[in-house]
Amino acid sequence: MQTGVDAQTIYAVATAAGRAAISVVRLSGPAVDDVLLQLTGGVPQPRVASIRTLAGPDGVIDQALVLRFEAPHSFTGENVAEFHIHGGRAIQGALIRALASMPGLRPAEAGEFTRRALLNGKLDLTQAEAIADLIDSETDRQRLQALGQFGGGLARVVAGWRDALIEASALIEASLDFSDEHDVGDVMPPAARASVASVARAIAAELDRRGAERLRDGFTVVIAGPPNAGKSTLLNWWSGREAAIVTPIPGTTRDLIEVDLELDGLPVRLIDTAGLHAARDFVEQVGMRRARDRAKGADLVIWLDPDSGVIDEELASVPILRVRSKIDSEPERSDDFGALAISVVAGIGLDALHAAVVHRLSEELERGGVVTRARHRVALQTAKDHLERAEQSLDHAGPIEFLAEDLRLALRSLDGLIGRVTSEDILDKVFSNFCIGK
Ligand SMILES: Nc1nc2c(ncn2[C@@H]2O[C@H](COP(=O)(O)OP(=O)(O)OP(=O)(O)O)[C@@H](O)[C@H]2O)c(=O)[nH]1
Ligand SMILES: [K+]
Ligand SMILES: [Mg+2]
Repeated sequence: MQTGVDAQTIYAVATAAGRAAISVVRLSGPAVDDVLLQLTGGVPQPRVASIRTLAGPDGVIDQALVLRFEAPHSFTGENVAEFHIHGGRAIQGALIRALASMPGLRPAEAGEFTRRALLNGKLDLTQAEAIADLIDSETDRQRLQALGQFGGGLARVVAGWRDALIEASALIEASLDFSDEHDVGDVMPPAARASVASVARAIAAELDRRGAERLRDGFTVVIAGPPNAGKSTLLNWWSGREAAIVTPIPGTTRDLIEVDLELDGLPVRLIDTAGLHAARDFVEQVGMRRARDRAKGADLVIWLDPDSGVIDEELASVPILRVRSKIDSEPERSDDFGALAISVVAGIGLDALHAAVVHRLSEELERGGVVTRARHRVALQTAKDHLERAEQSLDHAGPIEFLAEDLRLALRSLDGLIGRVTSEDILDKVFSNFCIGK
């Protein structure tokens, strides 16, 4: 199947640029066997590594290991060849020049091999995204998560929901055929009703699990507290550099100061904020607004406070870790308001704080989930909204047409999620972040 794919054969260097032991150039498309014939004087057996001397119009290029895959048994689903050449600029250049001179060939665009694989049904959109995540993964946890997604983690879950909804739709259609009534309440088979409700609940539960998304995009941890609590000092300690200005003057920090850290394999964006109090200064008030807004959306707020431990009332419902600061200056304090106690200056309690933050974030991670991107979240939210409207039609015996339409739109959103129906725009967006040659 070549739908939506142009008939040109694409080529690219698939390995990183520059000098290396080997470099891989790959091709995909109908002209692959012609290219092999021209460059090696023959067409090697599929899936057998063959040593060949490559020669172009300008003479010998290199000795290479050649791999050939026959459509549809290849990554892209098309004819594919890989040339494992010696990794030098001149060698890569000579091979690319030879390929460019052949008819029907053009350089691949970013992500085009994977895009062809998608269009040929070799993988779905969530698996294509997982390839990009796998390449981008920086920690072992991220790598394993991307592998899970590439193995079809989200796709399998979505497939189960699709099947249930398709079956429910079929039951509804069937019962309509046997009924003169056109009110949902009269015709809706209980099994269909139960399916819609259970898929809606399952999607809602999935939307509630943010661990996978956080592991990919990072957790947000905000340091908040009264002025002069030592917030900026703590940020600097954690990031190992003077990222924020520290002075004895309350109200020093006004903007948000963000640093990206890795805490025990967890990607974390740590944010220092303006001290929260009843400020009269207008600039400080703007800073405090930013601090509160950022804290409200955070995965965790470290509430740093040397004395009272009274938390800002706007932050009542965010996940909070209370930490008493500067304990070197008032060490014998007894009412510790149930908080961790630290001193950055004296180096007390910092390992415990680090461990407590990792522990809190890991709890979220353990709840896991299969949603790794905002695109998935939006699609699932849309599906859930339609299913909930379908349930309302059921409860209020609304017109059957509305019910059917909501089920159809819910299915469409799930189809979009796995790329079964999709637009060029969405594909362009997904593949724009890929490297050339992938
Ligand atoms: N004794 C002691 N002093 C500290 C400690 N941490 C910070 N300080 C001092 O407390 C003062 C305020 O520290 P900052 O880090 O600027 O506090 P902040 O909470 O960021 O202050 P604002 O940004 O003004 O709200 C500075 O003089 C720091 O050197 C600590 O653990 N012990
Ligand atoms: K300060
Ligand atoms: Mg500060």
